[in-house]
Amino acid sequence: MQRFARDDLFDLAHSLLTGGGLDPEKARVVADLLIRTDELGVTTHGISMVSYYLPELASGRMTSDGRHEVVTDRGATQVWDGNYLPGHWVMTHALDAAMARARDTGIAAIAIRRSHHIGCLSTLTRIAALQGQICYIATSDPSGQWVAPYGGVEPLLTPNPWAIGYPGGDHPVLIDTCASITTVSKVREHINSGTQFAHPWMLDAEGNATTDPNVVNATPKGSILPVGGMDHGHKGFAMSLMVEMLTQGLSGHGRVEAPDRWGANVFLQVMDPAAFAGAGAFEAQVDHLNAACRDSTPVPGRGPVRIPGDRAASAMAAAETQGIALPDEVLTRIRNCAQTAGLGFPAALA
Ligand SMILES: NC(=O)c1ccc[n+]([C@@H]2O[C@H](COP(=O)([O-])OP(=O)(O)OC[C@H]3O[C@@H](n4cnc5c(N)ncnc54)[C@H](O)[C@@H]3O)[C@@H](O)[C@H]2O)c1
Ligand SMILES: O=C(O)C[C@H](O)C(=O)O
Repeated sequence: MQRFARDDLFDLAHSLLTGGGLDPEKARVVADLLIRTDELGVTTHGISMVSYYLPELASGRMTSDGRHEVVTDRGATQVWDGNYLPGHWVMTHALDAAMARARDTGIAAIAIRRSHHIGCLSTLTRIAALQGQICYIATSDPSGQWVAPYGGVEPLLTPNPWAIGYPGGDHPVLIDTCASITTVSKVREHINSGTQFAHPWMLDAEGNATTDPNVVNATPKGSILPVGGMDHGHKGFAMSLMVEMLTQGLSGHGRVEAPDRWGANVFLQVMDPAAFAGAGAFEAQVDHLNAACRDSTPVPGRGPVRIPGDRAASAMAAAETQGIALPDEVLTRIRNCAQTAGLGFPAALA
Protein backbone atom coordinates (compact mmCIF):
# COMPACT_ATOMS: atom_id res chain seq x y z
CA MET A 1 0.00 0.00 0.00
CA GLN A 2 1.26 3.49 -0.85
CA ARG A 3 -0.20 6.98 -0.43
CA PHE A 4 -0.56 9.61 -3.15
CA ALA A 5 -1.57 13.27 -3.42
CA ARG A 6 -5.20 13.75 -4.48
CA ASP A 7 -4.34 16.18 -7.30
CA ASP A 8 -1.80 13.76 -8.79
CA LEU A 9 -4.31 10.88 -8.87
CA PHE A 10 -7.01 13.15 -10.28
CA ASP A 11 -4.68 14.39 -13.05
CA LEU A 12 -3.73 10.81 -13.94
CA ALA A 13 -7.36 9.60 -14.06
CA HIS A 14 -8.40 12.67 -16.06
CA SER A 15 -5.56 12.27 -18.58
CA LEU A 16 -6.31 8.55 -19.01
CA LEU A 17 -10.01 9.19 -19.59
CA THR A 18 -9.54 12.12 -22.01
CA GLY A 19 -6.83 10.09 -23.77
CA GLY A 20 -9.43 7.32 -24.05
CA GLY A 21 -11.82 9.68 -25.86
CA LEU A 22 -13.98 11.12 -23.06
CA ASP A 23 -14.59 14.87 -23.30
CA PRO A 24 -12.76 16.90 -20.64
CA GLU A 25 -15.88 17.89 -18.66
CA LYS A 26 -17.26 14.35 -18.40
CA ALA A 27 -13.73 13.11 -17.60
CA ARG A 28 -13.51 15.71 -14.80
CA VAL A 29 -16.73 14.45 -13.19
CA VAL A 30 -15.80 10.76 -13.53
CA ALA A 31 -12.20 11.25 -12.33
CA ASP A 32 -13.34 13.33 -9.35
CA LEU A 33 -15.86 10.70 -8.18
CA LEU A 34 -13.40 7.84 -8.69
CA ILE A 35 -10.80 9.62 -6.56
CA ARG A 36 -13.46 10.41 -3.92
CA THR A 37 -14.20 6.67 -3.83
CA ASP A 38 -10.55 5.92 -3.09
CA GLU A 39 -10.64 8.63 -0.41
CA LEU A 40 -13.56 6.78 1.21
CA GLY A 41 -11.42 3.63 1.21
CA VAL A 42 -13.45 1.67 -1.40
CA THR A 43 -10.41 1.05 -3.59
CA THR A 44 -12.08 -1.72 -5.65
CA HIS A 45 -14.26 0.98 -7.25
CA GLY A 46 -11.93 3.99 -7.36
CA ILE A 47 -9.24 4.90 -9.89
CA SER A 48 -8.78 1.20 -10.73
CA MET A 49 -12.14 1.31 -12.59
CA VAL A 50 -10.42 3.43 -15.28
CA SER A 51 -8.73 0.24 -16.48
CA TYR A 52 -12.18 -1.28 -17.14
CA TYR A 53 -13.68 1.91 -18.63
CA LEU A 54 -10.92 2.51 -21.22
CA PRO A 55 -11.73 -0.59 -23.34
CA GLU A 56 -15.42 0.31 -23.06
CA LEU A 57 -14.67 3.82 -24.41
CA ALA A 58 -12.42 2.42 -27.14
CA SER A 59 -15.13 0.05 -28.38
CA GLY A 60 -17.91 2.67 -28.12
CA ARG A 61 -19.79 0.55 -25.57
CA MET A 62 -19.35 3.47 -23.14
CA THR A 63 -20.66 6.54 -24.98
CA SER A 64 -18.78 9.80 -24.79
CA ASP A 65 -20.98 12.31 -26.62
CA GLY A 66 -24.34 13.78 -25.77
CA ARG A 67 -26.61 13.73 -22.75
CA HIS A 68 -29.19 11.50 -21.12
CA GLU A 69 -32.79 11.79 -22.34
CA VAL A 70 -35.83 12.29 -20.13
CA VAL A 71 -38.28 9.54 -21.21
CA THR A 72 -41.15 10.37 -18.82
CA ASP A 73 -41.66 13.13 -16.27
CA ARG A 74 -44.54 13.18 -13.77
CA GLY A 75 -42.93 15.57 -11.33
CA ALA A 76 -42.07 13.31 -8.41
CA THR A 77 -41.10 10.48 -10.76
CA GLN A 78 -39.02 10.41 -13.91
CA VAL A 79 -37.52 7.83 -16.26
CA TRP A 80 -34.22 8.69 -17.96
CA ASP A 81 -32.34 6.96 -20.77
CA GLY A 82 -28.62 7.16 -19.96
CA ASN A 83 -27.53 6.28 -23.53
CA TYR A 84 -24.63 4.24 -22.03
CA LEU A 85 -22.90 7.48 -20.98
CA PRO A 86 -20.43 7.24 -18.06
CA GLY A 87 -22.54 6.37 -15.03
CA HIS A 88 -20.80 8.81 -12.68
CA TRP A 89 -21.67 11.67 -15.04
CA VAL A 90 -25.30 10.55 -15.51
CA MET A 91 -25.69 10.13 -11.74
CA THR A 92 -24.31 13.60 -11.01
CA HIS A 93 -27.08 15.08 -13.15
CA ALA A 94 -29.72 12.74 -11.70
CA LEU A 95 -28.71 13.65 -8.14
CA ASP A 96 -28.90 17.38 -8.90
CA ALA A 97 -32.35 16.95 -10.47
CA ALA A 98 -33.76 14.71 -7.71
CA MET A 99 -32.35 16.86 -4.88
CA ALA A 100 -33.82 20.02 -6.38
CA ARG A 101 -37.26 18.41 -6.68
CA ALA A 102 -37.13 16.81 -3.23
CA ARG A 103 -36.50 20.24 -1.72
CA ASP A 104 -39.87 21.28 -3.24
CA THR A 105 -41.98 18.14 -2.96
CA GLY A 106 -40.22 16.26 -0.13
CA ILE A 107 -39.54 13.21 -2.28
CA ALA A 108 -38.38 12.58 -5.84
CA ALA A 109 -37.34 9.45 -7.73
CA ILE A 110 -35.63 8.76 -11.05
CA ALA A 111 -35.37 5.35 -12.73
CA ILE A 112 -32.53 5.26 -15.26
CA ARG A 113 -32.18 2.74 -18.06
CA ARG A 114 -29.05 2.16 -20.13
CA SER A 115 -26.50 4.07 -18.06
CA HIS A 116 -22.96 2.76 -17.94
CA HIS A 117 -21.47 1.50 -14.62
CA ILE A 118 -21.99 3.96 -11.71
CA GLY A 119 -19.14 2.77 -9.45
CA CYS A 120 -19.38 3.04 -5.67
CA LEU A 121 -22.93 3.90 -4.60
CA SER A 122 -22.03 5.54 -1.29
CA THR A 123 -19.76 8.07 -3.02
CA LEU A 124 -23.02 9.26 -4.63
CA THR A 125 -25.44 8.96 -1.68
CA ARG A 126 -22.90 10.91 0.42
CA ILE A 127 -23.33 13.97 -1.83
CA ALA A 128 -27.03 14.24 -0.94
CA ALA A 129 -26.51 13.30 2.72
CA LEU A 130 -23.98 16.14 3.13
CA GLN A 131 -26.78 18.45 1.95
CA GLY A 132 -29.17 17.14 4.62
CA GLN A 133 -31.10 14.71 2.39
CA ILE A 134 -31.76 10.98 2.50
CA CYS A 135 -30.62 9.27 -0.68
CA TYR A 136 -31.38 5.70 -1.80
CA ILE A 137 -29.65 4.21 -4.86
CA ALA A 138 -29.94 0.70 -6.30
CA THR A 139 -28.33 -0.61 -9.48
CA SER A 140 -28.26 -3.73 -11.63
CA ASP A 141 -26.74 -4.76 -14.95
CA PRO A 142 -29.32 -6.58 -17.09
CA SER A 143 -26.51 -8.20 -19.10
CA GLY A 144 -24.74 -9.53 -15.98
CA GLN A 145 -24.67 -13.19 -15.03
CA TRP A 146 -22.79 -13.52 -11.76
CA VAL A 147 -25.22 -14.58 -9.03
CA ALA A 148 -27.67 -17.50 -9.07
CA PRO A 149 -31.19 -17.16 -7.64
CA TYR A 150 -31.14 -18.95 -4.24
CA GLY A 151 -31.79 -22.65 -4.78
CA GLY A 152 -30.67 -22.60 -8.44
CA VAL A 153 -27.25 -22.99 -10.04
CA GLU A 154 -27.34 -20.88 -13.21
CA PRO A 155 -26.02 -17.33 -12.66
CA LEU A 156 -28.75 -14.92 -13.78
CA LEU A 157 -28.30 -11.88 -11.57
CA THR A 158 -25.66 -9.23 -10.78
CA PRO A 159 -24.36 -8.31 -7.30
CA ASN A 160 -27.28 -5.84 -7.21
CA PRO A 161 -25.98 -3.28 -4.72
CA TRP A 162 -28.24 -0.85 -2.90
CA ALA A 163 -27.21 2.03 -0.72
CA ILE A 164 -28.81 4.58 1.53
CA GLY A 165 -27.01 7.64 2.84
CA TYR A 166 -28.36 10.12 5.37
CA PRO A 167 -27.18 12.84 7.75
CA GLY A 168 -25.76 11.28 10.91
CA GLY A 169 -24.12 13.80 13.21
CA ASP A 170 -20.40 14.36 12.51
CA HIS A 171 -20.56 12.52 9.21
CA PRO A 172 -23.20 10.81 7.03
CA VAL A 173 -24.40 7.28 7.65
CA LEU A 174 -23.45 5.35 4.49
CA ILE A 175 -25.08 1.95 4.15
CA ASP A 176 -23.88 0.42 0.89
CA THR A 177 -24.20 -3.30 0.34
CA CYS A 178 -24.58 -5.84 -2.42
CA ALA A 179 -27.29 -8.48 -2.44
CA SER A 180 -24.44 -10.92 -3.15
CA ILE A 181 -21.92 -11.93 -0.51
CA THR A 182 -19.08 -10.26 -2.43
CA THR A 183 -18.55 -8.21 -5.57
CA VAL A 184 -17.36 -9.01 -9.09
CA SER A 185 -14.36 -6.74 -8.42
CA LYS A 186 -13.34 -8.81 -5.38
CA VAL A 187 -13.71 -12.02 -7.41
CA ARG A 188 -11.43 -10.54 -10.11
CA GLU A 189 -8.95 -9.41 -7.45
CA HIS A 190 -8.75 -12.96 -6.01
CA ILE A 191 -8.40 -14.53 -9.46
CA ASN A 192 -5.61 -12.08 -10.40
CA SER A 193 -3.72 -12.66 -7.15
CA GLY A 194 -4.28 -16.45 -7.25
CA THR A 195 -5.94 -16.47 -3.83
CA GLN A 196 -8.99 -18.27 -2.45
CA PHE A 197 -11.73 -16.56 -0.45
CA ALA A 198 -11.44 -17.08 3.32
CA HIS A 199 -15.03 -18.39 3.35
CA PRO A 200 -17.08 -20.48 0.86
CA TRP A 201 -18.60 -17.49 -0.95
CA MET A 202 -18.83 -19.08 -4.41
CA LEU A 203 -21.08 -21.78 -5.87
CA ASP A 204 -19.78 -24.17 -8.52
CA ALA A 205 -21.97 -25.32 -11.41
CA GLU A 206 -22.77 -28.57 -9.57
CA GLY A 207 -24.23 -26.56 -6.69
CA ASN A 208 -21.35 -26.95 -4.19
CA ALA A 209 -20.19 -24.02 -2.06
CA THR A 210 -16.49 -23.28 -2.59
CA THR A 211 -13.77 -20.75 -1.75
CA ASP A 212 -12.48 -20.88 -5.36
CA PRO A 213 -13.12 -17.64 -7.34
CA ASN A 214 -12.16 -19.40 -10.61
CA VAL A 215 -15.56 -21.12 -10.81
CA VAL A 216 -16.82 -17.99 -12.64
CA ASN A 217 -14.46 -18.85 -15.52
CA ALA A 218 -15.39 -22.55 -15.65
CA THR A 219 -17.75 -24.11 -18.19
CA PRO A 220 -20.51 -24.40 -17.12
CA LYS A 221 -20.07 -21.22 -15.11
CA GLY A 222 -20.25 -21.04 -11.31
CA SER A 223 -21.48 -18.01 -9.41
CA ILE A 224 -21.20 -15.73 -6.36
CA LEU A 225 -23.50 -16.76 -3.50
CA PRO A 226 -26.16 -14.30 -2.32
CA VAL A 227 -25.91 -12.55 1.08
CA GLY A 228 -26.60 -15.25 3.69
CA GLY A 229 -24.56 -17.82 1.74
CA MET A 230 -25.41 -21.47 1.20
CA ASP A 231 -27.72 -21.80 4.21
CA HIS A 232 -29.45 -18.40 4.42
CA GLY A 233 -29.11 -17.02 0.89
CA HIS A 234 -32.87 -16.45 0.64
CA LYS A 235 -32.17 -13.07 2.30
CA GLY A 236 -29.73 -11.92 -0.39
CA PHE A 237 -31.98 -13.32 -3.11
CA ALA A 238 -34.89 -11.27 -1.72
CA MET A 239 -32.74 -8.11 -1.81
CA SER A 240 -31.67 -8.97 -5.33
CA LEU A 241 -35.27 -9.25 -6.55
CA MET A 242 -36.02 -5.89 -4.92
CA VAL A 243 -33.09 -4.24 -6.73
CA GLU A 244 -33.97 -5.82 -10.09
CA MET A 245 -37.62 -4.74 -9.69
CA LEU A 246 -36.72 -1.12 -8.85
CA THR A 247 -34.02 -0.76 -11.51
CA GLN A 248 -35.46 -2.76 -14.38
CA GLY A 249 -39.18 -2.81 -13.57
CA LEU A 250 -39.43 0.94 -12.96
CA SER A 251 -37.09 1.95 -15.81
CA GLY A 252 -39.01 -0.36 -18.17
CA HIS A 253 -35.85 -1.86 -19.61
CA GLY A 254 -33.88 -4.92 -18.64
CA ARG A 255 -33.71 -8.64 -19.03
CA VAL A 256 -36.69 -8.70 -21.40
CA GLU A 257 -34.58 -6.70 -23.90
CA ALA A 258 -31.54 -8.90 -23.08
CA PRO A 259 -28.84 -6.28 -23.72
CA ASP A 260 -25.50 -7.87 -24.58
CA ARG A 261 -23.27 -5.07 -23.27
CA TRP A 262 -22.09 -4.01 -19.82
CA GLY A 263 -24.45 -1.35 -18.52
CA ALA A 264 -26.39 -0.18 -15.51
CA ASN A 265 -30.01 0.42 -14.70
CA VAL A 266 -30.43 2.61 -11.64
CA PHE A 267 -33.14 3.61 -9.19
CA LEU A 268 -32.50 6.85 -7.30
CA GLN A 269 -34.75 8.30 -4.63
CA VAL A 270 -34.14 11.45 -2.59
CA MET A 271 -36.18 12.37 0.50
CA ASP A 272 -35.97 15.60 2.45
CA PRO A 273 -36.33 14.93 6.22
CA ALA A 274 -37.66 18.47 6.62
CA ALA A 275 -40.76 17.41 4.63
CA PHE A 276 -41.58 14.65 7.14
CA ALA A 277 -41.36 15.19 10.92
CA GLY A 278 -38.73 17.91 10.39
CA ALA A 279 -34.95 17.83 10.04
CA GLY A 280 -34.46 18.41 13.81
CA ALA A 281 -36.71 15.49 14.77
CA PHE A 282 -34.97 13.26 12.21
CA GLU A 283 -31.50 14.11 13.51
CA ALA A 284 -32.54 13.61 17.14
CA GLN A 285 -33.77 10.06 16.40
CA VAL A 286 -30.80 9.08 14.21
CA ASP A 287 -28.19 10.51 16.58
CA HIS A 288 -29.81 8.85 19.61
CA LEU A 289 -29.83 5.40 17.97
CA ASN A 290 -26.29 5.74 16.59
CA ALA A 291 -24.98 6.74 20.04
CA ALA A 292 -26.80 3.83 21.71
CA CYS A 293 -25.31 1.38 19.19
CA ARG A 294 -21.79 2.81 19.53
CA ASP A 295 -22.06 2.57 23.34
CA SER A 296 -22.77 -1.19 23.21
CA THR A 297 -20.43 -3.48 25.11
CA PRO A 298 -18.01 -4.77 22.44
CA VAL A 299 -18.12 -8.44 21.46
CA PRO A 300 -14.53 -9.73 21.95
CA GLY A 301 -12.73 -9.75 18.62
CA ARG A 302 -15.64 -8.09 16.77
CA GLY A 303 -16.53 -4.86 18.56
CA PRO A 304 -16.70 -2.00 19.13
CA VAL A 305 -19.86 -1.31 17.13
CA ARG A 306 -19.27 0.71 13.98
CA ILE A 307 -22.01 2.61 12.20
CA PRO A 308 -21.75 2.30 8.38
CA GLY A 309 -19.93 5.44 7.25
CA ASP A 310 -17.57 5.55 10.27
CA ARG A 311 -14.76 3.78 8.44
CA ALA A 312 -15.26 6.02 5.38
CA ALA A 313 -15.01 9.10 7.62
CA SER A 314 -11.69 7.86 9.11
CA ALA A 315 -10.36 6.98 5.65
CA MET A 316 -11.26 10.49 4.42
CA ALA A 317 -9.57 12.12 7.41
CA ALA A 318 -6.40 10.06 6.84
CA ALA A 319 -6.48 10.84 3.09
CA GLU A 320 -6.69 14.54 3.85
CA THR A 321 -3.65 14.59 6.12
CA GLN A 322 -1.50 11.77 4.68
CA GLY A 323 -2.71 11.29 1.09
CA ILE A 324 -4.88 8.64 -0.54
CA ALA A 325 -3.93 5.01 0.17
CA LEU A 326 -3.93 2.61 -2.79
CA PRO A 327 -3.27 -1.14 -2.46
CA ASP A 328 -0.67 -2.88 -4.63
CA GLU A 329 -3.17 -4.54 -7.01
CA VAL A 330 -4.68 -1.14 -7.85
CA LEU A 331 -1.22 0.35 -8.39
CA THR A 332 -0.23 -2.45 -10.77
CA ARG A 333 -3.45 -2.04 -12.76
CA ILE A 334 -3.18 1.75 -13.06
CA ARG A 335 0.59 1.73 -13.72
CA ASN A 336 -0.10 -0.57 -16.69
CA CYS A 337 -2.76 1.84 -18.02
CA ALA A 338 -0.42 4.83 -17.61
CA GLN A 339 2.42 2.96 -19.35
CA THR A 340 0.20 1.94 -22.29
CA ALA A 341 -1.00 5.55 -22.62
CA GLY A 342 2.59 6.87 -22.45
CA LEU A 343 1.88 8.81 -19.24
CA GLY A 344 4.12 9.21 -16.21
CA PHE A 345 3.09 7.81 -12.84
CA PRO A 346 2.89 10.07 -9.76
CA ALA A 347 5.46 9.66 -6.99
CA ALA A 348 4.21 8.13 -3.75
CA LEU A 349 4.19 10.38 -0.69
CA ALA A 350 6.92 9.63 1.82
N1 LIG B 1 -21.88 -0.15 -9.44
C1 LIG B 1 -22.01 -1.44 -9.29
O1 LIG B 1 -22.54 -2.13 -10.16
C2 LIG B 1 -21.53 -2.11 -8.05
C3 LIG B 1 -21.75 -3.48 -7.90
C4 LIG B 1 -21.32 -4.10 -6.75
C5 LIG B 1 -20.67 -3.36 -5.75
N2 LIG B 1 -20.48 -2.04 -5.92
C6 LIG B 1 -19.80 -1.27 -4.86
O2 LIG B 1 -18.84 -2.08 -4.23
C7 LIG B 1 -18.62 -1.66 -2.91
C8 LIG B 1 -18.47 -2.86 -1.99
O3 LIG B 1 -19.71 -3.56 -1.81
P1 LIG B 1 -19.84 -4.71 -0.71
O4 LIG B 1 -21.19 -5.28 -0.76
O5 LIG B 1 -18.66 -5.62 -0.83
O6 LIG B 1 -19.69 -3.86 0.64
P2 LIG B 1 -19.09 -4.31 2.05
O7 LIG B 1 -19.42 -5.73 2.33
O8 LIG B 1 -17.67 -3.88 2.11
O9 LIG B 1 -19.92 -3.37 3.05
C9 LIG B 1 -21.33 -3.49 3.15
C10 LIG B 1 -21.88 -2.51 4.17
O10 LIG B 1 -21.52 -2.92 5.49
C11 LIG B 1 -20.87 -1.87 6.19
N3 LIG B 1 -19.89 -2.52 7.06
C12 LIG B 1 -18.83 -3.28 6.70
N4 LIG B 1 -18.22 -3.76 7.78
C13 LIG B 1 -18.91 -3.31 8.85
C14 LIG B 1 -18.80 -3.48 10.26
N5 LIG B 1 -17.82 -4.22 10.80
N6 LIG B 1 -19.69 -2.87 11.07
C15 LIG B 1 -20.68 -2.11 10.56
N7 LIG B 1 -20.86 -1.92 9.22
C16 LIG B 1 -19.98 -2.51 8.40
C17 LIG B 1 -20.27 -0.98 5.11
O11 LIG B 1 -20.15 0.36 5.61
C18 LIG B 1 -21.35 -1.07 4.04
O12 LIG B 1 -22.42 -0.19 4.32
C19 LIG B 1 -19.81 -0.76 -2.58
O13 LIG B 1 -19.34 0.58 -2.50
C20 LIG B 1 -20.76 -0.91 -3.75
O14 LIG B 1 -21.48 0.28 -4.04
C21 LIG B 1 -20.89 -1.39 -7.04
O1 LIG C 1 -17.91 -4.85 -12.03
C1 LIG C 1 -19.14 -5.01 -12.17
O2 LIG C 1 -19.65 -5.37 -13.23
C2 LIG C 1 -20.09 -4.78 -11.02
C3 LIG C 1 -19.51 -4.24 -9.79
O3 LIG C 1 -18.75 -3.11 -9.92
C4 LIG C 1 -18.88 -5.27 -8.90
O4 LIG C 1 -17.73 -5.10 -8.49
O5 LIG C 1 -19.55 -6.26 -8.58
